[in-house]
Amino acid sequence: QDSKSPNEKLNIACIGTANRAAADIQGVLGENIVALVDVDKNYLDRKLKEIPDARPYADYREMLDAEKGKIDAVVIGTTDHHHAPATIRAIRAGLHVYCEKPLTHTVQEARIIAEAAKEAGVATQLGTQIHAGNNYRRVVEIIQSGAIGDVTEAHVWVGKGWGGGERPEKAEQPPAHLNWDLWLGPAPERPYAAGRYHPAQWRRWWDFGQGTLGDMGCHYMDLPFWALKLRHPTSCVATGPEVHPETCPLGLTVEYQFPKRGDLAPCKLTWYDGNMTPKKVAGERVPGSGVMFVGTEGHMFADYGNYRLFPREKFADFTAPAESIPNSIGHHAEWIKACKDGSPTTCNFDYSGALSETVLLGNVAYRTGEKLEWDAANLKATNTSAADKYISKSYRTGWEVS
Ligand SMILES: NC(=O)C1=CN([C@@H]2O[C@H](COP(=O)(O)OP(=O)(O)OC[C@H]3O[C@@H](n4cnc5c(N)ncnc54)[C@H](OP(=O)(O)O)[C@@H]3O)[C@@H](O)[C@H]2O)C=CC1
Ligand SMILES: O=C1CO[C@H](CO)[C@@H](O)[C@@H]1O
Repeated sequence: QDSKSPNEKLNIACIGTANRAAADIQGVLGENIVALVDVDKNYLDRKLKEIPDARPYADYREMLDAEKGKIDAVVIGTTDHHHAPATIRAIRAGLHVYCEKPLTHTVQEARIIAEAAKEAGVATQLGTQIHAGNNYRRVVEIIQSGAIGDVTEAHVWVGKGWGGGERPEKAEQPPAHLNWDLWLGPAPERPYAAGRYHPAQWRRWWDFGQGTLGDMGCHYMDLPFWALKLRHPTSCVATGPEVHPETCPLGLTVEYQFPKRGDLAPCKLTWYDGNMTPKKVAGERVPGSGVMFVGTEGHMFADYGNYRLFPREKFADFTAPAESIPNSIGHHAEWIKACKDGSPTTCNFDYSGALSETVLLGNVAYRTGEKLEWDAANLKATNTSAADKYISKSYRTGWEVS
């Protein structure tokens, strides 16, 4: 990629135009939006009214062929099962990529994407925009200052429940404005059913989403990943209801063990969601979602916008360390700048690839039903081959990721 001067606008194609994808388009609207892609013609037409000069497409594969040499970057705000097929094709075309979380739908895809991005040297950013806020910065500074001593446990919980349900018995005709075959993309064929997949509900289905862990894990586990410099766990075990072959659990807990990292103590990270979300963590009553760091000298609660140190009496006169992590210029803005001048982004696919792998590994452990002794270098559970079929997946012809 040629670097651009800060005043020269990027030519961007946006894949997905509604809901979160619309927010992502808003985030890059200062650049030239030259192409828009959506499988739903109503959504596409609505966005074209706002950006009439953009060239419309239903299929991002066609768009990437047709726009070769005319675009610098893509923004991907589709459902999770399309993240990797769209991202890998964009990276291999030499394009910069902003992609919604989780980076991919499988553990193996996250590794492929991170390696391809590194090789191509393109600017990347995962859609974990909370990372750009100030609170996570302050929490990272406090944890890394040693205020609560050596952190040996982190608890992360999210009270949503993206799971449950059975496949609808009735096959319905998709509405004329929705290209159902393209919506399915890499996933196995299945009949359309109104309100069951599109929009939003796809999160409940293994074929398209990864339940609450896949949906929210990257936002919340981002904080311990950053503060504790986590990367790959050495083991992972999950507890939940009996595994359903098609839909995700309504509640889950996952225990990850992370090894020593330089001077940092080994750390256990526990995830809880849905009906397994705790009311109390480390002895403190907690809100519906958040993070608790447990250290040798105290513990610390945090969420997107707040933090609190415990025991309260001990930290009553606590003074936070001097701010050392610069404020972000904005999550999308970081990426735009990186596309133009090669500066770093905070959630590039090296960092967020490892984060996404870890998040998705929790569901691999749950579906496998065994504790996984994890060899991250080789993407393999060393103690069982039962995990293999959940680490990667097969694709409908024409949508492969490799
Ligand atoms: N960072 C954040 O805070 C948030 C992130 N997200 C993430 O954003 C992504 C989208 O979620 P959400 O907006 O709820 O999903 P929706 O299903 O509501 O919308 C996804 C958008 O992408 C379109 N789309 C789907 N498949 C394709 C395709 N193959 N090609 C082009 N366009 C496509 C959709 O059209 P159609 O409706 O026809 O499928 C729609 O415009 C997810 O990865 C989710 O995890 C979501 C919410 C907030
Ligand atoms: O932050 C978010 C808000 O909620 C959505 C639905 O659970 C998530 O997908 C999203 O990442």
